[in-house]
Amino acid sequence: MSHWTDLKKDDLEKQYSPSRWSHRMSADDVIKAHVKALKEGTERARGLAQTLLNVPYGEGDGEKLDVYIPSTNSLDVPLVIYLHGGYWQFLSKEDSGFMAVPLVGKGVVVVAVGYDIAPKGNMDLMVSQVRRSVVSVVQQYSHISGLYLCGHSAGAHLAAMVLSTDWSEYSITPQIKGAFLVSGIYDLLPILSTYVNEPLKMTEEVAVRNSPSQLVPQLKLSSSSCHIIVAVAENDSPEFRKQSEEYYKTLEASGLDVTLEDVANTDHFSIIEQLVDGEYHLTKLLLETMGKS
Ligand SMILES: N[C@@H](CC(=O)c1ccccc1NC=O)C(=O)O
Repeated sequence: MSHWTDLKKDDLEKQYSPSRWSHRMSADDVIKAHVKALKEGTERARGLAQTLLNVPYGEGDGEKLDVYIPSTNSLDVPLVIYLHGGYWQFLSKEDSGFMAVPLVGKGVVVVAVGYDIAPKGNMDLMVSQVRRSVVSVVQQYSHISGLYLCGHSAGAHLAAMVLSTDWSEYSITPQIKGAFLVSGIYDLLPILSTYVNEPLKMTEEVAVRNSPSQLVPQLKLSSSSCHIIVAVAENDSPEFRKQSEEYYKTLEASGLDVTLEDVANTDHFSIIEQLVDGEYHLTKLLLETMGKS
């Protein structure tokens, strides 16, 4: 496959249009079904778990998170923070509690983080918000047995930025035990000239300083003991698959504890939607990683 700089604008935009690569449905239908599945899953989770909704983690209106709490007497309670996807311009924490359905029953706390998507928010703000949300969760829940991160698509990018944080400017240094990066984007330069950047309005400088692929030395300093799972869908576009493969290889080459999971029979959307199901491969892997299988 040619390098992204050799692709014509139309081809590059197709590579970065996940809905056009699903084998299940048309582009419009797969997005509609995605939003519906996430909303329904989140409704189910809110019925099953005890919840704390709209907990502030900062001063801003958008700086709120939802907590899904298991009923358990165990002292071994891991917590997973979920960062939603949607190209930094769609979705919200209201669509992001679905993975609590199988996890709260196993004694795991799930936190769905809200952040200011574009055009209200810009890339620097979103990265700052998710970093501060993690600090706030650690401060609130100091008794948990382990902190884990999971992000999908743009949320996997934000999760990788959390792992790459220089925490010296923050009040504490979170110890993240594991991170699930699902169908993410780790190099923002290819999307600069595409429709994805229209609401984001990133300059090249902004894209470079917010690209996890450029921050691996910092990740190695901050997250050397984190087990990182880079997961990608079998039917993600070749460019998306390459983003995951290259980020995985760079992490591996710097000696990090990283696994590449190529998830069979999934596309960009089903790879995360299925986390509502306790029998799904990635759900089981998450539970195993957290010692809760
Ligand atoms: N234009 C994008 C849209 C997209 O990625 C998306 C749209 C709505 C909700 C979520 C989305 N993406 C990933 O979660 C696409 O082709 O799929």
